[in-house]
Amino acid sequence: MKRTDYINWDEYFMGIALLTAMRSKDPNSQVGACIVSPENKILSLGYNGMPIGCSDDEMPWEREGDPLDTKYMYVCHAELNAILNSAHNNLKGARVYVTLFPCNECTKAIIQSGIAEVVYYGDKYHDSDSSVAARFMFKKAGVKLTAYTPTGRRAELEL
Ligand SMILES: O=c1[nH]c(=O)n([C@H]2C[C@H](O)[C@@H](COP(=O)(O)O)O2)cc1CO
Ligand SMILES: [Zn+2]
Repeated sequence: MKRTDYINWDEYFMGIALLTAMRSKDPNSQVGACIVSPENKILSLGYNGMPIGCSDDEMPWEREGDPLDTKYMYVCHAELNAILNSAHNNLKGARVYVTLFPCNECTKAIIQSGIAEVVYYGDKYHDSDSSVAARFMFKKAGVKLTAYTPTGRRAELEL
């Protein structure tokens, strides 16, 4: 008989998004994204990080101060990285699992790429203008928003 305590698809893909986020060098928010086809095949992964060639050690990770000395001017968001990393895949009808609700800029890229559903875990900036604008665009574009419901299942990996 088959084993029954296997993880379900949502746990699997959100788990991979969470593991991917662990690659982030951001001291405050580590974000992961996992794009999945309607057939449940993984199309792309991404996490928030500095653009290629911009050394993590030479770029600022500050949140405040002169804008040019903060990370916000430079960091590439997890969702954008996942979309850009999937250059050879058609994302029409795909789902994206994100560990944090997308910002308004990533929302534009998600919509334009044809992604049909966003499954999000955290939503700590729910009341920010960025999140309000993101929800507004997702609604207009008919992109489904699904809050991930944690199952309590724990995954321990010896790495
Ligand atoms: O959807 C997102 N995806 C994403 O990758 N990020 C990244 C950008 C920054 O590196 C970090 C946000 O930083 P902070 O929480 O310190 O403001 O998370 C942030 C958001 C939402 O704002
Ligand atoms: Zn973003």
